[in-house]
Amino acid sequence: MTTTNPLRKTTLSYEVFPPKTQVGEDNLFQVLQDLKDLEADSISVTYSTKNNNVADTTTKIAEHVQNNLCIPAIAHLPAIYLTKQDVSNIVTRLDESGINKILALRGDRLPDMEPVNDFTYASDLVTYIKKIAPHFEITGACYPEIHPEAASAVDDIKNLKKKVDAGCDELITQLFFDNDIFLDFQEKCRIAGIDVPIIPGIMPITNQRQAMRLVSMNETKLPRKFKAILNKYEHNPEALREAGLAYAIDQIVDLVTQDVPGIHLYIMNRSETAKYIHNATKWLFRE
Ligand SMILES: NC(=O)C1=CN([C@@H]2O[C@H](COP(=O)(O)OP(=O)(O)OC[C@H]3O[C@@H](n4cnc5c(N)ncnc54)[C@H](O)[C@@H]3O)[C@@H](O)[C@H]2O)C=CC1
Ligand SMILES: Nc1nc(=O)c2c([nH]1)NC[C@@H]1CN(c3ccc(C(=O)N[C@@H](CCC(=O)O)C(=O)O)cc3)CN21
Repeated sequence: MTTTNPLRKTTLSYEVFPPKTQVGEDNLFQVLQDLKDLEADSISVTYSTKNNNVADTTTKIAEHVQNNLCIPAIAHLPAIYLTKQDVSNIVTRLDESGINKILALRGDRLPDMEPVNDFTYASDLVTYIKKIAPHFEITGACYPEIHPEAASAVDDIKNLKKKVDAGCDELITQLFFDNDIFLDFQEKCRIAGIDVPIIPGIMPITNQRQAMRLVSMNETKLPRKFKAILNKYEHNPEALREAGLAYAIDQIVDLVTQDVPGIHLYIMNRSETAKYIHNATKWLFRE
């Protein structure tokens, strides 16, 4: 079984996504093997709202992480297109596989698909999971730059408080490139009475196209230093990767010195990214 290292004071988790091709899947299994040596406290596996075959994707990968690698797995569960029965089936399967950690999400809307409406907000899903499987540990997502659909920052934080009160044990943030925005958000959450750990999600930018898709979808603010890297190394992938990793490492050093409870790394299925960051920051995670 898994054990916690008493010398560690800050948790480190990695996020991977189920690939669309067999080649991608073979690669992911190799990536997971590489992650085994990188002191992961957990590995989370995403679930795309476009995908309706969760058993063969998220669940299969999470089971491998939990039972073959013996690293606690977190299964993402966006419920916008799921019925209560779907959620109940997924939770039962996870439970049978020894997985009891879920990232409970509403998830992204698809332009051409009507929501099912069994779960309107992630808070409805949190309430439901707590009811059917109270022993599950539930993580919620949060958005330091305000959710694009929220009417205001105040509304968004009030909604986040409802989600936490429904039963979140911790929160993971959306990616951001300006630590001051995170620290300010964390303080506002504390003032609002949200007192669960808030784990910053950091995405090292090593590939411009992929990064820009997420940045535009989420309306992420790009600081001057970050924009300069993207502009200067637009046509130089090796330099972009080095500078992108340096930027992420700088964010992590700053956050850990501000005593964040953990770091969640969006590694986009690249073990070189995880190895590079782990090697550059591993002592920061120890007492
Ligand atoms: N780490 C990851 O893998 C993922 C992160 N995310 C991000 O996490 C963020 C938050 O997460 P979700 O779980 O998707 O949505 P959510 O249900 O927490 O929030 C969605 C919108 O509904 C509002 N809302 C939430 N609860 C409400 C309530 N009870 N009453 C009225 N309004 C309410 C929120 O203010 C927000 O505008 C999203 O911005 C998303 O981009 C989403 C998917 C995956
Ligand atoms: N709005 C939002 N939705 C998310 O699902 C999400 C966030 N934000 N922010 C943080 C992470 C990043 N996530 C990701 C990012 C990329 C892929 C992915 O599958 N990328 C593939 C296919 C992209 C596609 O065509 O849809 C890739 O090759 O980039 C999955 C999850 C999940 N998370």
